[in-house]
Amino acid sequence: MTAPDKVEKLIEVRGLLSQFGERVIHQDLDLDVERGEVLGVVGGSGTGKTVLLNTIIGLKEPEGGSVSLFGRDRAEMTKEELADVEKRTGILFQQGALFSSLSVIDNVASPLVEHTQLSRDVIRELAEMKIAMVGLKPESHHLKPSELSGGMRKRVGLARALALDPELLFLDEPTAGLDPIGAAAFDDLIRQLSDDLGLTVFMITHDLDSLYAITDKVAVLADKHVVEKATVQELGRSEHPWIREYFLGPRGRAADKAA
Ligand SMILES: Nc1ncnc2c1ncn2[C@@H]1O[C@H](COP(=O)(O)OP(=O)(O)OP(=O)(O)O)[C@@H](O)[C@H]1O
Repeated sequence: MTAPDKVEKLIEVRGLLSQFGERVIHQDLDLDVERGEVLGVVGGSGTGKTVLLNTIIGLKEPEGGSVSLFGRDRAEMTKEELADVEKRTGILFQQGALFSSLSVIDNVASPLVEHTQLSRDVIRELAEMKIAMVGLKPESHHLKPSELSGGMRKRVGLARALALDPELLFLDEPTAGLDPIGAAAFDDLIRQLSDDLGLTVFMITHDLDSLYAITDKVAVLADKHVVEKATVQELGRSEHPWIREYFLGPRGRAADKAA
């Protein structure tokens, strides 16, 4: 009998302490995300989901504990290693964070211009491929963000996040602001991309339908740390009061039924 392959952890957070002044947001927070996993991150408003994302991607320094990415402790990485992590990571911020003065294609091309030495023609071709991958037509290439619908803007943000073929994708409330049909289509797209490309996904969401539709596991933030990480079905049997209210309340039951 062969031993099972060792699970590769792309994200390892240990004993995280996050503070703003005296205010403690995270204390003793541990979280592992395995390669290929689609993880949903939920928690009440202000529990520190975005602060956790920002700490993992290096926008915020932790006050204590450690964050490892691709098996290396962020605090001990060299400049080159940090640049390597940046290249292997895609991020879709809540508002899409597109450059308003750039066209769709130039927005998607921007990480390739910044991080590679490829020729303009190759960059253009790669950007066109990513735009097609997220389901946008070539007619969109020359539009400016202000000329796009909310759903299209999210897709352009996703195409840009995928520009460098990342292994790890961070999504901050990707379906917020989309109508239910647009949100369901975006969920399908994320699940399909993660299946096809073997992406590991860290997704903050308030959207119960997304949790049921696309996540492998869900991490719940409460009481300043991750109180449980499990499948949505397992969380439905949790004793934790916030989790019970969230998953077993009317909206949770409706999402469960629809899944
Ligand atoms: N730069 C900052 N300075 C001071 N406090 C901050 C800062 N950023 C976040 N906070 C505080 O940290 C707490 C957690 O914020 P965060 O945005 O991570 O919550 P969240 O769980 O993502 O909430 P929501 O679901 O409402 O988006 C909040 O109380 C917020 O006010």
